[in-house]
Amino acid sequence: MTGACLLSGTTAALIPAAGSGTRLGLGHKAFVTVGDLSLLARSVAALAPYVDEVLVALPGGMELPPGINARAIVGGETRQDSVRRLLHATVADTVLIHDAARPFLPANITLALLEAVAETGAATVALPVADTLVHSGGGGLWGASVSREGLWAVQTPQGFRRELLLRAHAQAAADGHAATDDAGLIARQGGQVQLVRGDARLFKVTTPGDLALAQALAPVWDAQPGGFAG
Ligand SMILES: Nc1ccn([C@@H]2O[C@H](COP(=O)(O)OP(=O)(O)OP(=O)(O)O)[C@@H](O)[C@H]2O)c(=O)n1
Ligand SMILES: C[C@](O)(CO)[C@H](O)COP(=O)(O)O
Repeated sequence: MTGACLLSGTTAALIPAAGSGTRLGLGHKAFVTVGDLSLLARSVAALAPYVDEVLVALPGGMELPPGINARAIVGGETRQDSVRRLLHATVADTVLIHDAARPFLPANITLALLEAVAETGAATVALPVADTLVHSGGGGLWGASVSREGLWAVQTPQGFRRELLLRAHAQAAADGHAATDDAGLIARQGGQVQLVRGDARLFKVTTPGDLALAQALAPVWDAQPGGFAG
Protein backbone atom coordinates (compact mmCIF):
# COMPACT_ATOMS: atom_id res chain seq x y z
CA MET A 1 0.00 0.00 0.00
CA THR A 2 1.39 3.43 -0.89
CA GLY A 3 0.79 6.39 1.39
CA ALA A 4 -1.64 7.85 -1.14
CA CYS A 5 -3.99 4.93 -0.31
CA LEU A 6 -4.53 6.54 3.09
CA LEU A 7 -6.27 9.44 1.35
CA SER A 8 -9.28 9.72 -0.92
CA GLY A 9 -8.57 11.18 -4.38
CA THR A 10 -5.22 12.04 -5.89
CA THR A 11 -2.05 13.31 -4.24
CA ALA A 12 0.78 15.46 -5.62
CA ALA A 13 4.18 16.30 -4.21
CA LEU A 14 4.96 19.99 -4.80
CA ILE A 15 8.64 20.83 -4.48
CA PRO A 16 9.70 24.49 -4.38
CA ALA A 17 13.22 24.52 -5.81
CA ALA A 18 13.38 27.98 -7.35
CA GLY A 19 15.44 29.70 -4.65
CA SER A 20 18.79 31.28 -5.37
CA GLY A 21 20.67 29.75 -2.44
CA THR A 22 22.14 33.07 -1.32
CA ARG A 23 23.11 31.87 2.16
CA LEU A 24 24.86 28.79 0.80
CA GLY A 25 26.68 30.75 -1.89
CA LEU A 26 27.05 27.95 -4.46
CA GLY A 27 24.48 29.02 -7.07
CA HIS A 28 21.03 27.45 -7.34
CA LYS A 29 20.90 25.32 -4.22
CA ALA A 30 18.56 22.59 -5.49
CA PHE A 31 21.26 21.48 -7.96
CA VAL A 32 24.03 21.27 -5.38
CA THR A 33 25.07 17.63 -4.89
CA VAL A 34 25.54 15.70 -1.67
CA GLY A 35 27.21 12.40 -2.35
CA ASP A 36 26.34 11.58 -5.95
CA LEU A 37 22.87 13.17 -5.99
CA SER A 38 21.52 16.71 -6.01
CA LEU A 39 19.36 18.00 -3.14
CA LEU A 40 16.46 18.11 -5.61
CA ALA A 41 16.95 14.52 -6.81
CA ARG A 42 16.95 13.32 -3.20
CA SER A 43 13.77 15.21 -2.31
CA VAL A 44 11.94 13.98 -5.41
CA ALA A 45 13.03 10.38 -4.81
CA ALA A 46 11.82 10.48 -1.21
CA LEU A 47 8.26 11.50 -2.11
CA ALA A 48 7.69 9.92 -5.53
CA PRO A 49 6.65 6.47 -4.19
CA TYR A 50 3.80 7.99 -2.15
CA VAL A 51 2.13 10.32 -4.68
CA ASP A 52 0.46 10.29 -8.07
CA GLU A 53 2.64 13.08 -9.50
CA VAL A 54 5.63 15.24 -8.58
CA LEU A 55 5.82 18.91 -9.58
CA VAL A 56 8.91 21.02 -9.13
CA ALA A 57 9.21 24.84 -9.25
CA LEU A 58 12.54 25.78 -10.86
CA PRO A 59 14.29 29.10 -11.40
CA GLY A 60 13.35 30.70 -14.77
CA GLY A 61 15.49 29.43 -17.66
CA MET A 62 16.46 26.17 -15.93
CA GLU A 63 15.40 22.66 -16.83
CA LEU A 64 15.09 19.47 -14.82
CA PRO A 65 18.30 17.45 -15.09
CA PRO A 66 17.92 13.98 -16.67
CA GLY A 67 16.87 11.24 -14.28
CA ILE A 68 14.47 13.31 -12.20
CA ASN A 69 10.98 11.96 -12.78
CA ALA A 70 8.83 15.05 -12.31
CA ARG A 71 7.06 17.90 -14.12
CA ALA A 72 8.70 21.32 -13.89
CA ILE A 73 7.19 24.80 -13.81
CA VAL A 74 8.81 28.20 -13.34
CA GLY A 75 8.82 29.37 -9.73
CA GLY A 76 8.24 32.87 -8.39
CA GLU A 77 10.11 35.65 -6.61
CA THR A 78 9.55 34.14 -3.16
CA ARG A 79 8.94 30.66 -1.79
CA GLN A 80 5.31 31.67 -1.21
CA ASP A 81 4.97 32.65 -4.91
CA SER A 82 6.58 29.39 -6.01
CA VAL A 83 4.18 27.31 -3.90
CA ARG A 84 1.17 29.31 -5.15
CA ARG A 85 2.21 28.59 -8.74
CA LEU A 86 2.66 24.89 -7.94
CA LEU A 87 -0.80 24.77 -6.36
CA HIS A 88 -2.31 26.15 -9.55
CA ALA A 89 -0.36 23.70 -11.71
CA THR A 90 -2.04 20.57 -10.30
CA VAL A 91 -5.59 19.33 -9.82
CA ALA A 92 -4.62 16.83 -7.14
CA ASP A 93 -6.95 16.64 -4.13
CA THR A 94 -4.09 16.55 -1.63
CA VAL A 95 -0.68 18.18 -1.85
CA LEU A 96 2.54 17.48 0.03
CA ILE A 97 4.82 20.52 -0.05
CA HIS A 98 8.49 19.78 0.56
CA ASP A 99 11.57 21.99 0.33
CA ALA A 100 14.07 20.73 -2.24
CA ALA A 101 16.62 21.82 0.36
CA ARG A 102 15.67 19.01 2.84
CA PRO A 103 17.32 15.96 1.24
CA PHE A 104 16.85 13.33 3.97
CA LEU A 105 13.13 12.58 4.38
CA PRO A 106 12.48 9.23 6.11
CA ALA A 107 9.61 7.14 4.73
CA ASN A 108 8.02 6.69 8.18
CA ILE A 109 7.63 10.47 8.49
CA THR A 110 5.96 10.72 5.07
CA LEU A 111 3.54 7.96 6.05
CA ALA A 112 2.75 9.63 9.40
CA LEU A 113 2.11 12.93 7.61
CA LEU A 114 -0.22 11.30 5.07
CA GLU A 115 -2.15 9.71 7.91
CA ALA A 116 -2.49 13.07 9.69
CA VAL A 117 -3.64 14.85 6.51
CA ALA A 118 -6.23 12.15 5.90
CA GLU A 119 -7.62 12.83 9.38
CA THR A 120 -7.37 16.61 9.63
CA GLY A 121 -6.84 18.12 6.15
CA ALA A 122 -3.74 20.07 7.23
CA ALA A 123 -0.55 18.84 8.90
CA THR A 124 3.14 19.61 9.08
CA VAL A 125 6.26 17.88 10.20
CA ALA A 126 7.91 19.74 13.10
CA LEU A 127 10.30 19.11 15.96
CA PRO A 128 10.20 20.27 19.60
CA VAL A 129 12.85 22.95 20.22
CA ALA A 130 15.75 21.59 22.29
CA ASP A 131 17.95 24.67 22.70
CA THR A 132 17.60 27.63 25.07
CA LEU A 133 16.10 30.61 23.19
CA VAL A 134 16.81 34.33 23.55
CA HIS A 135 16.15 37.58 21.67
CA SER A 136 19.27 39.48 20.68
CA GLY A 137 19.25 42.71 22.65
CA GLY A 138 21.40 44.49 20.07
CA GLY A 139 25.18 44.87 20.06
CA GLY A 140 25.53 41.12 20.31
CA LEU A 141 24.09 41.13 23.83
CA TRP A 142 21.56 38.84 25.50
CA GLY A 143 18.09 40.43 25.33
CA ALA A 144 14.76 39.00 26.50
CA SER A 145 14.68 35.28 27.27
CA VAL A 146 12.09 33.17 25.45
CA SER A 147 10.62 30.09 27.08
CA ARG A 148 11.00 27.07 24.81
CA GLU A 149 8.08 25.38 26.55
CA GLY A 150 5.64 24.21 23.85
CA LEU A 151 7.76 25.55 20.97
CA TRP A 152 8.29 23.42 17.89
CA ALA A 153 10.57 24.15 14.92
CA VAL A 154 8.65 23.66 11.68
CA GLN A 155 10.05 21.41 8.96
CA THR A 156 8.67 20.07 5.70
CA PRO A 157 6.89 18.17 4.21
CA GLN A 158 3.58 19.86 4.97
CA GLY A 159 0.35 18.26 3.72
CA PHE A 160 -3.01 19.82 2.88
CA ARG A 161 -6.26 19.26 1.09
CA ARG A 162 -5.44 21.47 -1.91
CA GLU A 163 -8.65 23.52 -1.83
CA LEU A 164 -7.90 24.55 1.75
CA LEU A 165 -4.40 25.76 0.93
CA LEU A 166 -5.53 27.50 -2.27
CA ARG A 167 -7.97 29.58 -0.20
CA ALA A 168 -5.29 30.39 2.39
CA HIS A 169 -2.85 31.52 -0.32
CA ALA A 170 -5.51 33.63 -2.02
CA GLN A 171 -6.32 35.34 1.28
CA ALA A 172 -2.63 35.98 2.01
CA ALA A 173 -2.14 37.47 -1.46
CA ALA A 174 -5.21 39.70 -1.02
CA ASP A 175 -3.87 40.91 2.34
CA GLY A 176 -0.27 41.31 1.13
CA HIS A 177 0.76 38.87 3.86
CA ALA A 178 4.20 37.26 3.49
CA ALA A 179 4.75 33.91 5.20
CA THR A 180 7.76 31.62 5.52
CA ASP A 181 5.70 28.43 5.20
CA ASP A 182 2.27 27.13 4.20
CA ALA A 183 0.93 25.67 7.44
CA GLY A 184 1.17 29.16 8.93
CA LEU A 185 -1.22 30.42 6.26
CA ILE A 186 -3.83 27.85 7.31
CA ALA A 187 -3.38 28.75 10.99
CA ARG A 188 -3.70 32.45 10.09
CA GLN A 189 -7.20 31.69 8.82
CA GLY A 190 -8.12 29.92 12.04
CA GLY A 191 -7.59 26.45 10.57
CA GLN A 192 -6.14 23.59 12.62
CA VAL A 193 -2.77 22.16 11.63
CA GLN A 194 -1.69 18.81 13.07
CA LEU A 195 1.97 18.60 14.15
CA VAL A 196 3.74 15.38 13.16
CA ARG A 197 7.07 14.67 14.85
CA GLY A 198 10.01 15.13 12.47
CA ASP A 199 13.70 14.30 12.73
CA ALA A 200 16.80 16.43 13.31
CA ARG A 201 18.27 14.85 10.16
CA LEU A 202 15.46 16.36 8.11
CA PHE A 203 17.20 19.75 8.47
CA LYS A 204 17.16 22.34 5.71
CA VAL A 205 20.46 22.84 3.91
CA THR A 206 20.76 26.60 4.27
CA THR A 207 24.37 27.45 5.15
CA PRO A 208 27.80 25.97 4.35
CA GLY A 209 27.73 24.27 7.78
CA ASP A 210 24.47 22.52 6.87
CA LEU A 211 26.02 21.33 3.61
CA ALA A 212 28.98 19.87 5.49
CA LEU A 213 26.54 17.95 7.72
CA ALA A 214 24.61 16.74 4.69
CA GLN A 215 27.83 15.52 3.02
CA ALA A 216 28.66 13.56 6.17
CA LEU A 217 25.17 12.03 6.40
CA ALA A 218 24.79 11.10 2.72
CA PRO A 219 26.76 7.80 2.91
CA VAL A 220 24.73 6.75 5.97
CA TRP A 221 21.45 7.53 4.19
CA ASP A 222 22.57 5.93 0.92
CA ALA A 223 23.42 2.69 2.74
CA GLN A 224 19.78 2.49 3.87
CA PRO A 225 17.69 4.86 1.69
CA GLY A 226 14.35 5.81 3.21
CA GLY A 227 15.32 5.78 6.82
CA PHE A 228 17.89 6.18 9.54
CA ALA A 229 18.53 3.53 12.16
CA GLY A 230 17.63 4.91 15.58
N1 LIG B 1 11.66 32.14 -4.82
C1 LIG B 1 11.84 30.99 -4.20
C2 LIG B 1 12.60 30.90 -3.00
C3 LIG B 1 12.77 29.65 -2.39
N2 LIG B 1 12.25 28.56 -2.99
C4 LIG B 1 12.51 27.23 -2.40
O1 LIG B 1 12.05 27.15 -1.07
C5 LIG B 1 12.86 26.23 -0.32
C6 LIG B 1 13.31 26.87 1.01
O2 LIG B 1 13.95 28.08 0.72
P1 LIG B 1 15.43 28.46 1.17
O3 LIG B 1 16.07 27.35 1.89
O4 LIG B 1 15.38 29.80 1.80
O5 LIG B 1 16.18 28.55 -0.24
P2 LIG B 1 16.75 29.82 -0.98
O6 LIG B 1 15.70 30.87 -1.13
O7 LIG B 1 17.34 29.28 -2.22
O8 LIG B 1 17.90 30.28 0.05
P3 LIG B 1 18.42 31.75 0.39
O9 LIG B 1 17.33 32.40 1.20
O10 LIG B 1 19.68 31.53 1.16
O11 LIG B 1 18.66 32.47 -0.92
C7 LIG B 1 14.06 25.87 -1.20
O12 LIG B 1 13.90 24.55 -1.66
C8 LIG B 1 14.01 26.91 -2.31
O13 LIG B 1 14.50 26.44 -3.55
C9 LIG B 1 11.49 28.65 -4.14
O14 LIG B 1 11.01 27.65 -4.66
N3 LIG B 1 11.29 29.88 -4.71
C1 LIG C 1 9.22 26.11 5.00
C2 LIG C 1 10.34 26.08 6.00
O1 LIG C 1 11.33 25.16 5.62
C3 LIG C 1 9.80 25.61 7.35
O2 LIG C 1 10.80 25.66 8.31
C4 LIG C 1 11.01 27.43 6.17
O3 LIG C 1 10.13 28.36 6.71
C5 LIG C 1 11.61 27.97 4.87
O4 LIG C 1 12.30 29.16 5.17
P1 LIG C 1 13.29 29.81 4.12
O5 LIG C 1 13.82 31.06 4.74
O6 LIG C 1 12.49 30.04 2.88
O7 LIG C 1 14.40 28.81 3.94
